[in-house]
Amino acid sequence: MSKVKVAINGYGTIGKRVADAVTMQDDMEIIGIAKTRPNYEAFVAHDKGYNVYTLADRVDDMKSAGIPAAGSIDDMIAEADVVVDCTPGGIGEKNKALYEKAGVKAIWQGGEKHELAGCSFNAEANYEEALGRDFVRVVSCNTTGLCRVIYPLDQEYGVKKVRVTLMRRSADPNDVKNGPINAIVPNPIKLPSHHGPDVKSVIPHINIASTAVKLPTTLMHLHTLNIEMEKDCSTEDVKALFAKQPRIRMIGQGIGSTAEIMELGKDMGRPRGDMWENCVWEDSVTMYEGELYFFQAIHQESDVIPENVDAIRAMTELEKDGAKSIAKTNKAMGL
Ligand SMILES: NC(=O)C1=CN([C@@H]2O[C@H](COP(=O)(O)OP(=O)(O)OC[C@H]3O[C@@H](n4cnc5c(N)ncnc54)[C@H](O)[C@@H]3O)[C@@H](O)[C@H]2O)C=CC1
Ligand SMILES: O=C(OP(=O)(O)O)[C@H](O)COP(=O)(O)O
Repeated sequence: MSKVKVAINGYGTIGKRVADAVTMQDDMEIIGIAKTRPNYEAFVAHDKGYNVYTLADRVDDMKSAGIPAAGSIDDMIAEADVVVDCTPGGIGEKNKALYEKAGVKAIWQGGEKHELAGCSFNAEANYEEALGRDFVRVVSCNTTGLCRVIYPLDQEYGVKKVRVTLMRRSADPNDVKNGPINAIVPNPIKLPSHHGPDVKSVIPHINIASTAVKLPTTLMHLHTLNIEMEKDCSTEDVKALFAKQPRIRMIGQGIGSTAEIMELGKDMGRPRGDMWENCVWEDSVTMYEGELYFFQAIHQESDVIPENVDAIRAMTELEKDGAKSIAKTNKAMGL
């Protein structure tokens, strides 16, 4: 069977990781990546063997910088079955007309609005909803992390109400433009933050209120969750349920911070030290007066990567069963 042809439009934090994760799968392949400038990431992409495409008026700039550009973004899209749009939030929206004109399927990321794709995706929660669809949005890193814990709790015990406070890393490690570097910023000040409504775009019946602040850290986000459930359960029940989930890692062994989780990822030999799973502190899982409390850390640069692979599989109907796609993606990535 021929492999599904995937193009990456926007080769930054998310795009370069999706490209590598797709390359690890046996049922899909990267036919090209698009970069706007011939910077170090473009050179690495070229050295890895990816065909590098660029904006139509920059093909010559790319060539004169030493990267033999394969053509324009339009040329790349014409070759693809699915485009994974990993351009910065708000830019992807402008590309929709391009994808419609080319008759190509497209995936956007969490920086775009739900309405753009009409289907917001998390592999565990609603894989089936994306089957055969032309347009899908993989929800943001924090929303992905929330869906991964809320969905199994809802399936097992019925979620009555979720309250979550997100402590967000303010910028990615390579991001020299954004801050804060010496402040804690309520973001947004007007509540709720987008994360609660975004969870509802994937699992509509969940009652959830979210608030978020940005902290001067680049490594990971950290969530404090408080969940009321319909049915009684114990701390041990919840720990056992989380331990069974394919994209939740229970954290212990002396790990007391996001810094040590990132060190664990490097020690495990993960590509770029990535931590694709939600990291739930086992000792934090507590039932108190009938309500569940716990802490989890989310690696913003990488947790949505396996979800993008599963979204490709669902949209192209390479696999109709979400659990099978998750298992296949995880195995190929070493998760
Ligand atoms: N970085 C993160 O923590 C996460 C980001 N996301 C979402 O993923 C999307 C991408 O974010 P990042 O990878 O962080 O951004 P980024 O800024 O690291 O990468 C975006 C890339 O797109 C390129 N680009 C800009 N305009 C372009 C255009 N018109 N055509 C082609 N390429 C263009 C940029 O040069 C850059 O290489 C956003 O929607 C964001 O909200 C989702 C989860 C986590
Ligand atoms: O999707 C993310 O965060 P979010 O779930 O808080 O929107 C990524 O960390 C990107 O967030 P940013 O818009 O703060 O760069």
